[in-house]
Amino acid sequence: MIRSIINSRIFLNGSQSIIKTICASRMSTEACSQYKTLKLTVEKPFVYHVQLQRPEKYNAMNQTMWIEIGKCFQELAYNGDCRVIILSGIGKHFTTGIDLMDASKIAAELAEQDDVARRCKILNKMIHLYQDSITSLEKCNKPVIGAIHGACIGGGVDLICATDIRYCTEDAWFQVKEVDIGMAADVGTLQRLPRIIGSASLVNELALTCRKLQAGEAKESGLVSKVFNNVESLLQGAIELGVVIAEKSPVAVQGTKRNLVYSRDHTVQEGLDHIADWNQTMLQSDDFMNATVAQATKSPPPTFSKL
Ligand SMILES: CC/C=C\C=C\CC(=O)SCCNC(=O)CCNC(=O)[C@H](O)C(C)(C)COP(=O)(O)OP(=O)(O)OC[C@H]1O[C@@H](n2cnc3c(N)ncnc32)[C@H](O)[C@@H]1OP(=O)(O)O
Repeated sequence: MIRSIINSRIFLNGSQSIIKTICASRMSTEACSQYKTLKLTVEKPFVYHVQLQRPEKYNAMNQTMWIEIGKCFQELAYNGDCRVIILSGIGKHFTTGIDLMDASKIAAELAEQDDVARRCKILNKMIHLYQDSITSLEKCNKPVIGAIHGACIGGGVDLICATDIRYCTEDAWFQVKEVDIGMAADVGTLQRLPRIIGSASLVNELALTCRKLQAGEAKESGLVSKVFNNVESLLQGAIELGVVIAEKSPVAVQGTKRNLVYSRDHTVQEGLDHIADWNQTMLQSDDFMNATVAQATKSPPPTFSKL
């Protein structure tokens, strides 16, 4: 039994190193940093920081930003140097949501089409592109820590609802703003916010009235788990949290995120079946053995190889 586990590990190690070589050449950090609307930095070993970077427009999300968010989180998902990601905004506000000027360009594109089916096709493509951008945070198995200051409006709420942990400053405010611009939110808030905030009444109130939710109420309702005095202490707190997570087994951390997300959307039994399938593989990883031995012998936590 033990021999067969060791043999299968030798086989797996061989194929893993080939895959790692391919990924390392295709998914380098340099490749990740080529963004116009995002700034990507490494704060501490394994702790990456994605910043929305259109401060002159309060980080309004133009089409380039929607596309780059998707690309960035897809790349980080396969970057073994990255174990945890902080998401924040540069400048006065986290983000004021969709770029309203960009949105009006779509209207011009639609106006060129006489037929409803052709117009629908354009809108369908755009909505799915923007949905996929937000969902890329959730599909990325590395935990994402949202660090929010100032305004977080419309598309910003969609974005932070796809993060795993949310911290904010005491001046932060959140606004599900879509109804005020004449639309029903369509890229995640209506699906994810009710699963974050326990009170359906509060979610409905926020989505239907577009009123601002201030930091204190955001904490009280469970939208954020910690409130900081200012941006500096917010980012310091987010980085400290990132370091704690990054020191743990990436097999365990990524498996935990994956299964939390899966279980949110499935029955308890389906979630249990999923984790059983997952762990029948992952319990054979070196991380499990090394971490268990360290705990049992009260040794310092082991270092884990990249994943
Ligand atoms: C498929 C669809 C997917 C997603 C849909 C999402 C829906 C949404 O996101 S709804 C939310 C849309 N956003 C808004 O309604 C907020 C708009 N902004 C504001 O109301 C204000 O900027 C403010 C946040 C109240 C701040 O006001 P103020 O301090 O007076 O600053 P401004 O002068 O207004 O802004 C400075 C500068 O930034 C530009 N800007 C800010 N937000 C946006 C935006 N969302 N889109 C485009 N541009 C924005 C603003 O125009 C100014 O630029 P200048 O070049 O200096 O004029």
